[in-house]
Amino acid sequence: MTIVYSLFFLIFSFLLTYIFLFLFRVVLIKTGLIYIVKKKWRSIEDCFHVYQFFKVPEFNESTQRNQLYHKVLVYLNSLTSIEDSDFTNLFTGKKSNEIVLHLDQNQIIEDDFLGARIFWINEKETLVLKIRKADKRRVLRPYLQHIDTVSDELDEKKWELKLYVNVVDNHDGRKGRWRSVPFTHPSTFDTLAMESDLKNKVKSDLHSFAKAKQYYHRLGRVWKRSYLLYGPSGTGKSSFIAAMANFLSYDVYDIDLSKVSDDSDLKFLLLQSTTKSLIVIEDLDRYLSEKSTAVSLSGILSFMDGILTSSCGEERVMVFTMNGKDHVDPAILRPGRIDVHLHFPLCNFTAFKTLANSYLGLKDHKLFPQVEEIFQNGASLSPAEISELMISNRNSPSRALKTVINALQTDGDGRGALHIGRRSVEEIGEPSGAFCTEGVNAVKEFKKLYGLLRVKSSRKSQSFDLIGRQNEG
Ligand SMILES: Nc1ncnc2c1ncn2[C@@H]1O[C@H](COP(=O)(O)OP(=O)(O)OP(=O)(O)O)[C@@H](O)[C@H]1O
Ligand SMILES: [Mg+2]
Repeated sequence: MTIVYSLFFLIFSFLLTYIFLFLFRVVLIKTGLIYIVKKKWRSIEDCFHVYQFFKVPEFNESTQRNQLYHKVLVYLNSLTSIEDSDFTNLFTGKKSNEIVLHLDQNQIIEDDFLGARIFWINEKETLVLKIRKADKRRVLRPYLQHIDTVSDELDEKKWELKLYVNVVDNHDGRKGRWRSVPFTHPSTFDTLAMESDLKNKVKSDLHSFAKAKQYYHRLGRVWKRSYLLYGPSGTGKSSFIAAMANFLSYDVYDIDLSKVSDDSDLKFLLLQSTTKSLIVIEDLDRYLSEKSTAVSLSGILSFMDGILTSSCGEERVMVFTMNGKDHVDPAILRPGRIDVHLHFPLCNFTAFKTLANSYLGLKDHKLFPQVEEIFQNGASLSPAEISELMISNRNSPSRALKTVINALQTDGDGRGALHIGRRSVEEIGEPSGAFCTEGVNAVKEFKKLYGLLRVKSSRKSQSFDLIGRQNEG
């Protein structure tokens, strides 16, 4: 009887302990106390292990950006364990309903690799890797290799591009001269009114450049490609840069030369840029002619040569914009400094039709022949001016077209009625209808003679052409 009784007691106490443990676990999980228990347990465990620490600083001793820092950060932000850190930053992603997580400062994030537990601590401008000494030899190298591969894959489909702008020297000295904001410019090659042939040429040029690492390396050349975009205001140069960045999934570093204090400052800005980026200087001709920058011509030339970038394995596309290149020192334009020259002319009828299709949804319209004739007569506005008129009249396509016609006839803002008749055009030469033609320019010369020209016209017509000078990557 006592045996039965004690057996019953044993089973009962087992059951009770089980129920207690079960309830205790439920309480721990429900209240979140489980995380405190885990933390405490980990610190007890830590007492029985020896750890080694590796620092990955954002900048090296010469304040050059450490590419490994960027890679590790990209990798860490992709880990699911980021959700378990106490503080995490939430951002909207590329798509409007997408939310991405970003590691906050002073947070510890855990990772498992080949059965080893690895910790990362996000300190100010440094990421610290903590690994057990016992695991180090076996795991560290393959782990770093793994980070490199994963971050490269993630970089290919970047969740967010960044626009970096240089700020005036601050109290940090030369460190962190760049400030970044998410780059969300929606422009793509599809949305730009340009000859599709030219767009395809640019796309394949960029594509083959991005794949030409070994080629550049073999030649012992810096892996960079430079574009010059030149043409009047409002012809789509900045939109084109955005389209390039979106196409390549590259961050944009937009250098404001007025905020650069001297040549060496410009060098530092380049050194602090990351690989796979577009380095942009807009309105270079203006800075050079007005001398509104403290940077010298030789400073700009050595910047364009890109010899300062840390290794040949880092790809960069440089883009310079100008209103015209006629008065620019030929040293700037020489092959090797500028690989591809792209001319952005004022609107012609072909470009107009693309804009009408995009902005008004019009493939054809009874007013098109009239518009075509006006273009043939040499009138032109920038795509920016035409698109603005279309946007503000988008509810009535006919009204939009009439407004555009009116603007073209008054040369945009009525500063001189432009009614060049067919005869006078024929005297000068019929425009060919290409994007930028000798004919159109001849008409512009005619208009200029009579003081009617209102935009800074590119005098030499070079058609909307891609001139790959060299380095066909
Ligand atoms: N080729 C084009 N196709 C479609 N839209 C265009 C085109 N060119 C200009 N636009 C529109 O006009 C506006 C101004 O263009 P953008 O800023 O790219 O011109 P820009 O050449 O950089 O001018 P600026 O020399 O004054 O900086 C943009 O909103 C853009 O959408
Ligand atoms: Mg611009």
